[in-house]
Amino acid sequence: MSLLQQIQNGDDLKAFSRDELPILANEIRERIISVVSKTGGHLASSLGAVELTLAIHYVFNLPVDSLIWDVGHQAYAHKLLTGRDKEFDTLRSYKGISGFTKISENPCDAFTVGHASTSISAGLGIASAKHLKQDRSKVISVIGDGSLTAGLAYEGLNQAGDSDRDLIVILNDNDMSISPNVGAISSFLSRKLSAHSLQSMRKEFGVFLKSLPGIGDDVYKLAKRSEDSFKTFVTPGMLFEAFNFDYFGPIDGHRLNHLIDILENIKKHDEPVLLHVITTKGKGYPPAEKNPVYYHGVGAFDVETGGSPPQKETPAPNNKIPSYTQVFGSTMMDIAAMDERVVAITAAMPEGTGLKGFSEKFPHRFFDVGIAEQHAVTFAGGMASRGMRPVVAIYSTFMQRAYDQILHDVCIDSHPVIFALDRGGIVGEDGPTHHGLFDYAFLRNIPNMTIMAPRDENELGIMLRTAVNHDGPIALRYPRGPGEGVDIIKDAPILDIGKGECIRDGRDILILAVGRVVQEAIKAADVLEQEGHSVAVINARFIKPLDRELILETAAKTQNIVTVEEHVLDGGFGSAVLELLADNDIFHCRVRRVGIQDTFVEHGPQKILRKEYKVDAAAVISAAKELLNHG
Ligand SMILES: Cc1ncc(C[n+]2csc(CCOP(=O)(O)OP(=O)(O)O)c2C)c(N)n1
Ligand SMILES: CC(=O)[C@@H](O)[C@H](O)COP(=O)(O)O
Ligand SMILES: [Mg+2]
Repeated sequence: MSLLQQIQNGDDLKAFSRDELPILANEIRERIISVVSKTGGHLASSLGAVELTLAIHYVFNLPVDSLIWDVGHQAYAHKLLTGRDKEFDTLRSYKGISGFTKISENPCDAFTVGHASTSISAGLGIASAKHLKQDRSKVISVIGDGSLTAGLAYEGLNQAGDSDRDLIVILNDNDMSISPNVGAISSFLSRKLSAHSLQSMRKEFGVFLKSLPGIGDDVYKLAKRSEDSFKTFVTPGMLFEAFNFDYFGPIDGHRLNHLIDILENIKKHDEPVLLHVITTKGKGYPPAEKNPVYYHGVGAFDVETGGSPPQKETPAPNNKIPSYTQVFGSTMMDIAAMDERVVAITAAMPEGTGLKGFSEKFPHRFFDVGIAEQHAVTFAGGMASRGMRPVVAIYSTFMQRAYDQILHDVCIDSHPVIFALDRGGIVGEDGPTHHGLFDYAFLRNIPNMTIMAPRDENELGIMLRTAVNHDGPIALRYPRGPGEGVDIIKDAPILDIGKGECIRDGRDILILAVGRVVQEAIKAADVLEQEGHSVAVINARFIKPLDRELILETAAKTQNIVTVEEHVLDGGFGSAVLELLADNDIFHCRVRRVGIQDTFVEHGPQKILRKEYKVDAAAVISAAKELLNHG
């Protein structure tokens, strides 16, 4: 039996000698590589955090001590050490274990995470609650250097530093976000002097001071006493000391004994402490060390060859159908070549949003602001206020945290910002923290906002060109994954704002759909027509403003309406249609809304989830038949 198989909980781990820990680290790495090569997942981040995870679990007593991982994508070793080795093969699969930490999954998962930069605030909240309950157990928040580019992290540091609460923050600094990290903080962190260079500087400086005639010895003694503040000055410690944290580091985050010793020491503190560790993203698997960007979030791969990383924007040979993201990225480059006003903004996700190509072709019109979605939106508002056409490419789920910036800094003055909401709808294995199922609702209620969703990748290109030519805030939301396999017509005319498309006419029932689910509506209509029904299908194209004329005109000809969206029902597209019908006294129609009920969607393959949560063709047919059979 391997060492890993002997571990059910922290006590089992503590029974091992320190000499056994490197062996265990290798077993953990092998297990992670083997499983992720089959399931896909966040390989590089988890490989980089193996020794740090082992040291934390070795020194602290989980779940009594609380460990919060930032994002949680680097927590595979944590899962393996907390009794989930047997289930680990189900990582991110339907009904399997989550790809992030999740309170409901395991008592050692102190907080449910997935969105970046929450660990310090959550850790401080837990530490403050423990303090009020006279609970002296420890709280450890582990945050990456990328996640430290978000303002939320500083809001947490700011309060923590003024609170005297017993909080340990560990900065896992691998100089990488998903892409190489960006921003002044990142370069400040990279400014660290190595322990060796500090040592030799210290020695030379000491010799020089002692050589000063008459005063040498006194000055040397004074310098010795102030050495710590000197060290803080030349290392990133200055930043964290300013937040009133006791700073330790930077230390090698792969040296287990050193990590354990320093954590044992830090454990004795009862005020805010920050330990800065330096790690290598992808550590222990050469293809991931060499290409941590590709192996940040990877699909299944061949462990031996490592797999040649296909670029996300260009269709890989075996992916004949370009993804929505790839079409977005290539259309952006076409538009930018014709329109100098167009700039692209990403929040630390150039590859995921398809903007890598744009960044290489138009480096001066590309802005990676780091994990800082609120800032990205207000930054775009500023640019738009001076005549630019900023395209802010942020996943739907991550845009949720920039709601006020959209309202306050863009829509009040109707600045022409284009919101490219990728990963709209069910995203799949990333699960409830990542599905983009709320964007119609949180955008629809904002005056001056326009919202579109394309039926396929060709319409995405048309909508993007429409958006750039629109003089106001406009959002287009599109799904994760391959397009529908339609031809891309690059010179197709742009759309009239608020105008939908009548795909087919019919009298028995009207199916009103928006976004990718228009394909599900068409499939459902085909089945219903084979059963003798006359079915109208409308591609609404716009969630706001609705095509009032087309919808009311078509509703007048039928008594049954089904609306379809890959979005929560409350406040979504179907709600907007109900409001339109009611506001126009259209009461002769019976309406069924197909969409996500009032629940969070779990993780798993998109196809399975679309079926389970009833946003596929079968659900449309069932809703239609309920109305048609009602007589
Ligand atoms: C609010 C938010 N924006 C973007 C992301 C996507 N994302 C996940 S991990 C990551 C990079 C995190 O970098 P770092 O914290 O340094 O962790 P590492 O992967 O380097 O271990 C990003 C941008 C996210 N999860 N949450
Ligand atoms: C952990 C995280 O938030 C990102 O890595 C996210 O998983 C990327 O999602 P995609 O794989 O859809 O780009
Ligand atoms: Mg990092």
